[in-house]
Amino acid sequence: MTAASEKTSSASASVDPAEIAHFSAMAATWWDPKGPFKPLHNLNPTRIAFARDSLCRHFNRDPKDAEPLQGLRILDIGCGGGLLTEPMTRLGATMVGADASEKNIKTAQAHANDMELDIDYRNITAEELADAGEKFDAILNMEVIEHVADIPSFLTACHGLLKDEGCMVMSTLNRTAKSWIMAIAGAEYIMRWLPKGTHDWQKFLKPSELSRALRSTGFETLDLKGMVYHPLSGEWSLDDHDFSVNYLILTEKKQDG
Ligand SMILES: C[S@@+](CC[C@H](N)C(=O)[O-])C[C@H]1O[C@@H](n2cnc3c(N)ncnc32)[C@H](O)[C@@H]1O
Ligand SMILES: [Mg+2]
Repeated sequence: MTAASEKTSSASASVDPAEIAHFSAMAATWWDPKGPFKPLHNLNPTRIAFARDSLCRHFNRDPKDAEPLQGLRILDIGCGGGLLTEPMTRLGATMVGADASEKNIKTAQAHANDMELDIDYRNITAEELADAGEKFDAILNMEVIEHVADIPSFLTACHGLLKDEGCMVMSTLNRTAKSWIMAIAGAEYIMRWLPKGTHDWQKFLKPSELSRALRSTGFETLDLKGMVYHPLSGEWSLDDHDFSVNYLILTEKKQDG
């Protein structure tokens, strides 16, 4: 089946059909740790730790509990194959995974079935979910914003999807000379971790630009951390000062939006 013949949720301003086709074409490979999503698999322990600890702090939970996110309804927007939706489910959260690509959702659903995890996966965009009146305690918005067509529309939908004082965890790529070398030249051309054209450097946002866009949508940034790659170990770690390539933001919905 070609990407064009696939049912894609593309009626929303945030959807860039070329981006969705790109991810749909790779949909079978989400769970291959050595495939095109290897960088996301490698990043997973670090970004899961940030999401878990941020959510536990925000909702006054003990991160050492086996299922500290019990009772929280969380949206994983742009969930892809569910690489984060599954671990958040294991931490006790009631997860909804939403993606504009139907193929991604099929892969995510099949994998969750194999893992015997109960996850509500939907082929839907942020705007469509917001229009349906859905509400969540928190949103995971990981590695998506650099792939959306209309950032204000996307963030406004996320704001509407949160309960008052709900929070959103985001990760994305900075727009620096180093991020061009690492994410475009390094990851796509030299290491060939990702297919060429996966990222458009010009669409990357600096943390200050993302914070400004969030503030003007009714969010307040609570935390900012870098994720730093260690080539010798192949591992990543959180960093308080180095945001030059990958970074994470914790942001809270202000009541008056
Ligand atoms: C790089 S992947 C990230 C997947 C997942 N969040 C992760 O980090 O493992 C970006 C995903 O966002 C989805 N996407 C892009 N624009 C979207 C939109 N407007 N609404 C919903 N999903 C979208 C794509 O289909 C793709 O699966
Ligand atoms: Mg990306």
